[in-house]
Amino acid sequence: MAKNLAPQLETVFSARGITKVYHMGEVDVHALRGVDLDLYSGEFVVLLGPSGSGKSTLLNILGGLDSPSEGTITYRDKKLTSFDDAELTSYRRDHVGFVFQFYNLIPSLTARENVALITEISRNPMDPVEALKMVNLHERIDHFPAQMSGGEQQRVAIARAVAKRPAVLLCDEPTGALDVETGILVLDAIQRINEDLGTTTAVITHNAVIADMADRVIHLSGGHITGIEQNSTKKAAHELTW
Ligand SMILES: Nc1ncnc2c1ncn2[C@@H]1O[C@H](COP(=O)(O)OP(=O)(O)OP(=O)(O)O)[C@@H](O)[C@H]1O
Repeated sequence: MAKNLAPQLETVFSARGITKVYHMGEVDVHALRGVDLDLYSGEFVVLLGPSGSGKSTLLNILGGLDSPSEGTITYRDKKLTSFDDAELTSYRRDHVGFVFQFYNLIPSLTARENVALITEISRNPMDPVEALKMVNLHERIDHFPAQMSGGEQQRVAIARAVAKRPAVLLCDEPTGALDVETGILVLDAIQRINEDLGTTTAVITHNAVIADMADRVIHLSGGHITGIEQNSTKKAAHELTW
């Protein structure tokens, strides 16, 4: 069943009039052209849209990796768009977990050590082994990235992202480099974390099938939000196929 996204749910992000223009020499690239979006506590949203529609730009701005050209974003009661660099660094470190298409693990560190890199600088972290258990990798804790499959490495990256108990998990094409079976294991880990920790989760994908897992599906095209659907029922990751 989809979560009840009644208006009384806490608003985690409130973005208004977000534009982003990249200046490339003589050319201006309009990545976002006036985006208004609210994201609610604990929800699972999927961002769908063609290449170049602005999905990554929006996610990077929400995660404090980039800033908009115009517009405002509030995160809970704080105005993210007024943060200075130090405040953005603290925001990212304390509140946001990131998962990217490529896992960015340190090859010379084991799974446990890759996760510990983050828990050592976090305020209220899980034990790295606990985080690796959440993604079903507890038998691989002492393995190096080269000894793991792509899906296993991505699950280490997810464990690393969630070990600091972030309020928000932002995933940019987390299954883009994986086959179906492995991709489903990765999505299952993301879904379990959303449900067990109540982490507000946004997943970018080109794969429309993954939208069936979401509470809400946000469609982007040409730097605009062109539609938002709420799923009345949502599927478990293991029910998906593509
Ligand atoms: N750092 C940058 N410098 C210049 N242009 C950029 C930059 N990042 C993104 N763009 C441009 O902004 C537009 C939106 O890009 P964005 O990566 O947000 O789209 P996307 O929907 O995530 O695409 P994809 O699905 O291919 O990842 C594109 O035209 C892209 O080329």
